[in-house]
Amino acid sequence: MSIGKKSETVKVVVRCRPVNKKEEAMSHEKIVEVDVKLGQVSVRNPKAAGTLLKTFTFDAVYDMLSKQHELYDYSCKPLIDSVLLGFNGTIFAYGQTGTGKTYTMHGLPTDSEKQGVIPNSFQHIFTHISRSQNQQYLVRVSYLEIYQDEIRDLLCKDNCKKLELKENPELGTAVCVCDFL
Ligand SMILES: Nc1ncnc2c1ncn2[C@@H]1O[C@H](COP(=O)(O)OP(=O)(O)OP(=O)(O)O)[C@@H](O)[C@H]1O
Repeated sequence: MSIGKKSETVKVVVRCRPVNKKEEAMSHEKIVEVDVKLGQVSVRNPKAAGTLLKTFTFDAVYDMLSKQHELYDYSCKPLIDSVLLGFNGTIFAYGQTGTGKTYTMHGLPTDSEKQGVIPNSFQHIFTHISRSQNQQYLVRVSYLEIYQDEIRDLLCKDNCKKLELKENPELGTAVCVCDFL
């Protein structure tokens, strides 16, 4: 997850999800240890009696018991606060399949304890707007999926727009609406 902040341009945080039932049933072992205070993740080698292989340090780490609101309050809220002051910001989740990106970003939006970064950000932004006076805000949302080199607009019912990713030397990577079906 990369997060712009006043003091630092990029923050990298790591979240380790709990071992799931399928992994337990297959007797997979946990090979990472998370030190929340030091912001470190240590990787052990299960084939060599758990010998420590390497320790990595991040801006913050979240262990298997971490709550959605802890990650939001510490690692995302400052960025949204700066966006509300007019700065640009990006939060993105990166990781192997099944590691918890969707859970962290989306979560279970119908359960306030388990809602993820996206619903928590929306709540934060719209609460701020509803309390502000003499200030106008424009909020725009897009929700795109890139899968196997194809891009789709997830807010467009029945995939009604044909989108393409284009590289432009001046604009960088841009999403183009090519055609209406
Ligand atoms: N922090 C967590 N606490 C409890 N369960 C979690 C946590 N993170 C992930 N899970 C569970 O682990 C499973 C995989 O998570 P998720 O679907 O978020 O992975 P993903 O990285 O988005 O996968 P993919 O790249 O394949 O879409 C889900 O069942 C999810 O509920």
